[in-house]
Amino acid sequence: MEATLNYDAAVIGAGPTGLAAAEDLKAAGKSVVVIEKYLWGGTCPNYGCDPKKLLLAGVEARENALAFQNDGLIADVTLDWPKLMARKAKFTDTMPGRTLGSLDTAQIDHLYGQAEFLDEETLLVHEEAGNVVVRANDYVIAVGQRPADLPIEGGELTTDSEQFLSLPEMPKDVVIIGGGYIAVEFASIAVATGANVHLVVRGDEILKDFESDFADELMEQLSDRGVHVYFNTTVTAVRKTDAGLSAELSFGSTIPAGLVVRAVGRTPNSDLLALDKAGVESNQHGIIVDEHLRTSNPHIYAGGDVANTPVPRLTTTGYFEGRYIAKVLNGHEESIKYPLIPITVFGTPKIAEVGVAPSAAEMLDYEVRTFDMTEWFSYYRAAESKVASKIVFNQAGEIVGAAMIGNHAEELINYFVDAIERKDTYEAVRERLYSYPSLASDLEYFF
Ligand SMILES: Cc1cc2nc3c(=O)[nH]c(=O)nc-3n(C[C@H](O)[C@H](O)[C@H](O)COP(=O)(O)OP(=O)(O)OC[C@H]3O[C@@H](n4cnc5c(N)ncnc54)[C@H](O)[C@@H]3O)c2cc1C
Ligand SMILES: NC(=O)c1ccc[n+]([C@@H]2O[C@H](COP(=O)([O-])OP(=O)(O)OC[C@H]3O[C@@H](n4cnc5c(N)ncnc54)[C@H](O)[C@@H]3O)[C@@H](O)[C@H]2O)c1
Repeated sequence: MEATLNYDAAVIGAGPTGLAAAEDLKAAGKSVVVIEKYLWGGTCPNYGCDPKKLLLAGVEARENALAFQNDGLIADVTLDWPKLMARKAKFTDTMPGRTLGSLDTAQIDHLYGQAEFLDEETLLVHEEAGNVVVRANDYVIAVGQRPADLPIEGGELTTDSEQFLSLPEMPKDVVIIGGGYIAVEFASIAVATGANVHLVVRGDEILKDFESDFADELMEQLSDRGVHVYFNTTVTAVRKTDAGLSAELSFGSTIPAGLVVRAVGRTPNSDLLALDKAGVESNQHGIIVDEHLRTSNPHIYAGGDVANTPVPRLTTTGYFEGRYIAKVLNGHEESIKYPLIPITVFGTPKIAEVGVAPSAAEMLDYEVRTFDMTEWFSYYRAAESKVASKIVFNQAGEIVGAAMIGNHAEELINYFVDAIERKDTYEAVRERLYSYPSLASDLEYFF
């Protein structure tokens, strides 16, 4: 019989959500154990946001150089994928160790192995050295999601997002299936390396949660960079060929490819926890939680990507939910109230949005001001080809929403997060001094 370890709280999953919960619970004086079965740090820093943006850094350096090719910069701007990958690995390879080090510094216990519930109060952890039984007063489930499978012939031959972010070589021909965040971001990266990229989109648009004008602009720019886009098309089969792979398209054509990437959404990891034994309900969207992120078992909470909440599944929201669960376990009684959630697609260029969407403004009787910022000093200086925004104002003249496209959209959007939170007006913005010239010093031009 295995020994039983007892804790105030056990956190399953060491991604942004689980780590945030564990740190705050420990800081509040609770005994805490974190259980992880794969890479300490979870998706975002190991095979998600951070490696993606590291690879994008090389792509951006190339784009910047290309933009100045007719304006005084003479350079060879070819990307060396293996070197770019090595630079990425230098950061990501140390991530699990650094995360574990932080847990040790915080004196948070940790177990390495897959966890599953034995009953409503007990967890079994399959550690390499043998099974461990954990009994905690409360549990936090933060096990995230994994890439969804593609149920087609040869679906198992496709590459998922984690594999793409560690590819040793970029093949000459790349097929990417999907029209969401990952498909667009990976198409932006792959085409910049010189690959022939085919983006196969099931519907008639990409990025359907984003402002359609800006999604169209991004699509056009990707096409200009050489991405072949197929709308209203599916890949019906992937097959092995002498030269690599081939992807059959629903309209009958076949594309030869060194790589077929599937970016067709993500599946919650809730199915691997024996949740039924703990009385925790879930569905295909994840674990069902109430407004306190409590599951159908009052001592078990769920947050981050695996929780079926009405917000985008991002590192920021996971982190916020992890911290919120820790507060609830420390006696906080209010329902979760999310702050503004900025969303960004890290393509070439980027699209970012926050607050009331311009497309929703008319219904609310709000005003939308549209700005073509391409010739503004900040963007002319950087030789950007297209920068634009739509800013939403309420009847009091306060900014309540913003959407933008451009190479620096992920930074500019944060000024709008602040402006909306502070209910900024033109007068208020002019009372502050920003370093000049900079993106922040442009703020007053939006009123
Ligand atoms: C390619 C890609 C790019 C992304 N880019 C961005 C971005 O730019 N910005 C952004 O905000 N978000 C981005 N995301 C989303 C972001 O990575 C996730 O929202 C975030 O990691 C969710 O955190 P989490 O802690 O809920 O889950 P995860 O980070 O997935 O962590 C869950 C952990 O639980 C572990 N686990 C699972 N099952 C068990 C078990 N039974 N026992 C023990 N451990 C278990 C897993 O191994 C994992 O380490 C991206 C995602 C992907 C895939
Ligand atoms: N920049 C960011 O913040 C960022 C980046 C990457 C991922 N993420 C997170 O990861 C999640 C997953 O990203 P994603 O791009 O895989 O998902 P997504 O939900 O953004 O897009 C999935 C796409 O695949 C299509 N699709 C679904 N099933 C299909 C099928 N069988 N055949 C063809 N197409 C199909 C959908 O129509 C959609 O276009 C995002 O929703 C987001 O939460 C965030």
